[in-house]
Amino acid sequence: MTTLRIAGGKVLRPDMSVIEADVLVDQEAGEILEIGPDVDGEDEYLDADGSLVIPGLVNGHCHVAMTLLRGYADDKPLDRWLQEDIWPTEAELTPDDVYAGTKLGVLEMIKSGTTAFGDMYFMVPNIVEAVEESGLRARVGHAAVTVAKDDEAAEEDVQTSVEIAGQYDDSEDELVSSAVMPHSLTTVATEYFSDFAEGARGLDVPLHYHANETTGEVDPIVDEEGMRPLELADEHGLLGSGDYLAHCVHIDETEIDLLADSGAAAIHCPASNMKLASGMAPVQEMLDAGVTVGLGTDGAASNNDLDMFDEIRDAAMIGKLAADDASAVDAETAFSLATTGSAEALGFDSGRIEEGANADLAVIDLDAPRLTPPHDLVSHLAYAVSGSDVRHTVVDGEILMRDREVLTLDEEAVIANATDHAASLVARAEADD
Ligand SMILES: CSC[C@H]1O[C@@H](n2cnc3c(O)ncnc32)[C@H](O)[C@@H]1O
Ligand SMILES: [Zn+2]
Repeated sequence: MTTLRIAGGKVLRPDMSVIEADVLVDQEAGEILEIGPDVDGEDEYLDADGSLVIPGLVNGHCHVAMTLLRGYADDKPLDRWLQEDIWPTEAELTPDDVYAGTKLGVLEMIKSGTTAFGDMYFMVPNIVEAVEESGLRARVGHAAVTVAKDDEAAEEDVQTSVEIAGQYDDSEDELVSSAVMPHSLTTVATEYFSDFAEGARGLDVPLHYHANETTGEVDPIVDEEGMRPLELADEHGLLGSGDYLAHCVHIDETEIDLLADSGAAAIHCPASNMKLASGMAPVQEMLDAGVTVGLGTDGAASNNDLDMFDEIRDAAMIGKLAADDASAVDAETAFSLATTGSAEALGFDSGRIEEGANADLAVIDLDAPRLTPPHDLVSHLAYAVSGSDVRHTVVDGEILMRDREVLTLDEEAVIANATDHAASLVARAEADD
């Protein structure tokens, strides 16, 4: 057994208490072995003096390769943003673009303390190649869209989503797992719902889709089907334990109960919901009803970064506004959304510093003016820490970043390559205009 010792700092425990302790990791098992003062054993060492060891953050919903479209189209609502700017440009994406954009995204995540993420996109093999090089943990999938396609193309897209899920199916040792991913309840025709449900249940993998993001998406379902979108999803077998739904902004009490009863999780994406003016998700209500709620950035084109510390703060702020209650989505709750919440939603044994859990950790440098004085470190994690305060990042016991140097990726080369790919992608899209 080889071990990693993270020593000399403070450690955030699952009950949100902060203790002075070392963390010992079994690198072969990729698990936390021991937490305590002066633990024994050390093949590798990380200094945590003046720092706080926290569970790595889990980005529950992302389109990682969309980093190439960061800042390309802002200040529009979802529908116009997708139809006028994003989808025409995505039509020009090549596998190499997706690889370059994913590399940029995983670099940004490692640098801001994210250790695992859930991704939904296309050209999944190119995404997986970049993720595996980075050392991050991820659940990935191919999002199928069937509307505005002929039957053959629609069926092929549905099949691809199921096949990709089978190809990257869960395996004990793998950092990459998968899910079956209909894009949303409006961009996939109802006649295909059972194919997704049967595909996912047959493979024993989750379903992941966008749900109830805008009123423009909810109202047509209510008008045409005479029921709420999550009732429709439930009726077609798309709501089960282990499934996770992005957004859940416009959901009513019946739908909240459906989530709680089925065990399906919601992934809250506050920055994207604010930027696209989609609305405010009832996060505190969902939590009070017993729904598992995780946190995600959505793509970098609607956020516009992948820093989960921003997301935690946004979740706390908008959670209070949505509930009209300053005590709603408090600091501990907001931080839990990004750790235990997202980890549970994605089916990862991560998000907490506990013996036996995945050794997915981030170490925060507390020596910054914005983190002074240290009255309450959980308050700082929710309201004051920024991704740039992350000093070390560890996934599965492997050090991905030491003292802000990313060890698995060549930072300069990744940025240069993504810049080139973004420029030629946009040039191609604009030439077609
Ligand atoms: C077909 S791959 C995934 C697809 O989703 C698009 N997308 C990005 N952000 C959102 C969002 O907030 N709601 C719905 N769809 C979104 C992305 O551009 C890809 O085309
Ligand atoms: Zn999304």
